[in-house]
Amino acid sequence: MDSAISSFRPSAIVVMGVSGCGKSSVGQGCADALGWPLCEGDAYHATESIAKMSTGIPLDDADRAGWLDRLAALLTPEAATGGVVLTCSALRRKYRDRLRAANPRLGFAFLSLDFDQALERVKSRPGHFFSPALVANQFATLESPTGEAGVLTLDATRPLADLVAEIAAWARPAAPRAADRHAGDIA
Ligand SMILES: Nc1ncnc2c1ncn2[C@@H]1O[C@H](COP(=O)(O)OP(=O)(O)OP(=O)(O)O)[C@@H](O)[C@H]1O
Ligand SMILES: O=C(O)[C@H](O)[C@@H](O)[C@H](O)[C@H](O)CO
Repeated sequence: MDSAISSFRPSAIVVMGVSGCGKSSVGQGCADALGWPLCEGDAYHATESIAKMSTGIPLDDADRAGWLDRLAALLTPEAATGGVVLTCSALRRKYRDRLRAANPRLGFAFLSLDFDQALERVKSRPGHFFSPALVANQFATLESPTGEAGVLTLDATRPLADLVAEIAAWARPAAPRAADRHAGDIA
């Protein structure tokens, strides 16, 4: 983790990336590790949007606008007191900026995966609404967040436990150092 990212401590985390990158799996692990509630972004899509994706029609900016507004409301400092983990594709810069507007201490954990691996994962996952035909569109829409402030980029092929541990360490308030704990005792 580079120093810019390790000095930024998020008060809420969005686990982001294309379909199949591991948002739900990693998000659940982070929520458990941190003791923060998990908000599954897919649960906030309009019914029409789920129907579109199920039939292989990609969402556009208009479809995502109301969804992002609903997600932003979950991330405000008031709503996210004590921390929250949100799973959200957040594919474009302007979608991320919409969420950042709700909470300036928002961190993004970007699970980076290549097309072939994402397609393989989406195809081999039974019972999910998302059509494998849309994976190419996910990559066409993705504007990589790497280099933006408050973004931790991770290789999504790493073991799940490693990914969770790195994200949780980023978000967890640092334990006070022994020297600081006893500072008051040294008059
Ligand atoms: N680090 C990992 N290593 C191996 N397999 C993984 C890893 N993370 C997730 N998977 C597997 O990849 C598949 C997709 O994971 P998951 O459903 O969490 O992704 P997602 O980004 O939430 O997908 P979607 O956005 O389409 O719901 C699942 O079968 C999951 O078990
Ligand atoms: O912005 C989008 O196109 C959507 O959020 C998709 O990414 C899917 O909802 C998700 O990946 C499937 O779970």
